[in-house]
Amino acid sequence: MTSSPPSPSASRPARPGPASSRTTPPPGAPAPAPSGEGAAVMLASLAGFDGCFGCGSEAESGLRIRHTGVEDGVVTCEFTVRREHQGAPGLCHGGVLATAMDEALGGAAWLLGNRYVTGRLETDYLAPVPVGSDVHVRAWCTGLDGRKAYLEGEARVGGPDGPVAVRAAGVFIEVPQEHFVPES
Ligand SMILES: CCCCCCCCCC(=O)SCCNC(=O)CCNC(=O)[C@H](O)C(C)(C)COP(=O)(O)OP(=O)(O)OC[C@H]1O[C@@H](n2cnc3c(N)ncnc32)[C@H](O)[C@@H]1OP(=O)(O)O
Repeated sequence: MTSSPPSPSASRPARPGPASSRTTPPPGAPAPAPSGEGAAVMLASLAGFDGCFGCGSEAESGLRIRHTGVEDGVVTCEFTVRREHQGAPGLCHGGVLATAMDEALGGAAWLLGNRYVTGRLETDYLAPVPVGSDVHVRAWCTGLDGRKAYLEGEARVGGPDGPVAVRAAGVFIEVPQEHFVPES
C-alpha cells in the first residue's frame, strides 16, 4: 500500500501509510488547499440534524463523537469507548472504530465545500483499545479527482499524542443535497 504524502504542515502528521491503490489519489490529482468555506456548507446541510450515529446527540446508541476542531484542513474529533462498544471482552469493537474513522474522514471531506458519502473505507488496526479509553481521531484530504475525494486518518488512544490504534484511508464521492432523505 503506497500513496503520495500529504503536504507538510504543522498539524498534519506524516502519512500513516494504510492507503491501497484504490484509496490513493491518481498521479496529478491535486491536494486541496484548506479553506474555511466548507464548514459553512456542512453546517447549512446538516442544520438541525442530530441523528448521526457517529456524532448525533439524539442517537442514544451512537458514539457521541465530539468534533473538536479544524486546522489547516485537518479535522479532529474524539469519543469515549463505552461498555456497549465492546467486541472482544473489555476492548472496543473494530466496527465501532471504523465508524469513528468514517466520521472523521467524512468530516474532512465535507470541509472541502461539497457533500460527500463514503465509497470505500480501509482500516488498519494496530493496537487494542480498552473500554473507557478516550479515542482521538484526525483526518485530512490527500487528493481530489472529479467527484472523488481521497482521505486518510488515524486514531490515537488516551490523547492526541497517544499511541496510534487505527489508521484509515478512504474514497468519498460527492453527491447533491437531494441524495439525502428527509427525516420522517
Ligand atoms: C460533521 C459530519 C460530516 C458528515 C460526516 C459523514 C460521515 C458518514 C459518511 C457515511 O457513512 S455515508 C453512508 C455510507 N455510504 C453510502 O451510503 C454510499 C452508497 N453508495 C452510493 O450512494 C453510490 O454508489 C455513490 C453516490 C457513492 C456513487 O453513485 P453515483 O451513481 O452517484 O456515481 P458513479 O457510480 O457514477 O461514480 C462516480 C465516480 O465515483 C467512483 N465511485 C463510485 N462508487 C465508488 C466506490 N464505492 N469506491 C470508489 N469509487 C467509487 C466511480 O468510479 C466514479 O469515478 P469516475 O468519475 O472516475 O468514473
